Amino acid sequence: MGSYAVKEIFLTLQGEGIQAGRPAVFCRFAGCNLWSGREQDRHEAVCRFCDTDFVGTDGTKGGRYRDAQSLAEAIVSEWTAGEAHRLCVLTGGEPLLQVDDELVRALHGFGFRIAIETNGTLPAPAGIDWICVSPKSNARLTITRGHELKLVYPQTLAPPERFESMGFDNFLLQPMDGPDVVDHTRQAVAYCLNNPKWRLSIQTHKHLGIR
Ligand SMILES: C[S@@+](CC[C@H](N)C(=O)[O-])C[C@H]1O[C@@H](n2cnc3c(N)ncnc32)[C@H](O)[C@@H]1O
Ligand SMILES: Nc1nc2[nH]cc(C(=O)O)c2c(=O)[nH]1
Ligand code: SF4
Ligand SMILES: [Mg+2]
Repeated sequence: MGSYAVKEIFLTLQGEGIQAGRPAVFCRFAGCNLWSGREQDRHEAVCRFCDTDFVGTDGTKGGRYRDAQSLAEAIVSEWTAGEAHRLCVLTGGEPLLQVDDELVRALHGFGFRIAIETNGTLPAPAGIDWICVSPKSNARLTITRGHELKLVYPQTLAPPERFESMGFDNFLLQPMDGPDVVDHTRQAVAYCLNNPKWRLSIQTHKHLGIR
């Protein structure tokens, strides 16, 4: 394929979901199909609560990577430990605008397990080892099975009941961050207590003060 537009690449602990606490190299792709990333467009976007700057290629180790091999080399160079337990998390923005078979092959070639954080509206290439889908408002899901469904809560147009018959191994509610995060957390806790199919996902990195 052509090139990859990457906002930033960094090593941290996975902060969210069932794999929270695992070290991983995050690769944040630039651009999203549900919001332009410009504040003046937020109120009319499909996804209006995004907590992330995914515009441009100006972050740590950001840039235009010319091919899958050069991007995979940049990702492996952030991993400071040995060859065991290598994990990368492909996120964004919306990573499935750019992730393809060549990148999956190149990352597996360096021994990485590949996890992805996606809004689930676009098809995924084969071979991704851990798929986390996080539905947004009334956007139609293309990916309806995977390893975890992590729903930001509450969303008026995306109630948990709509997803619980889908083929995911784990179902999580993640309180929507923003000015009302304390109230959203209370609501998510109450929902899980009454609906034990769902577990709470806290954005632990924000409390730890790490990326
Ligand atoms: C920035 S998104 C990028 C990946 C992909 N576009 C997606 O939406 O899943 C990474 C994760 O952060 C979550 N997220 C974004 N904004 C949030 C917020 N304000 N509160 C809680 N989680 C949020 C998303 O739902 C997703 O699970
Ligand atoms: N530590 C940490 N964990 C994360 N899990 C998902 C993230 C994301 O923005 O996709 C994220 C992130 O930005 N930082
Ligand atoms: S879909 Fe993901 S990256 Fe896009 S605006 Fe929503 S949370 Fe942000
Ligand atoms: Mg994040």
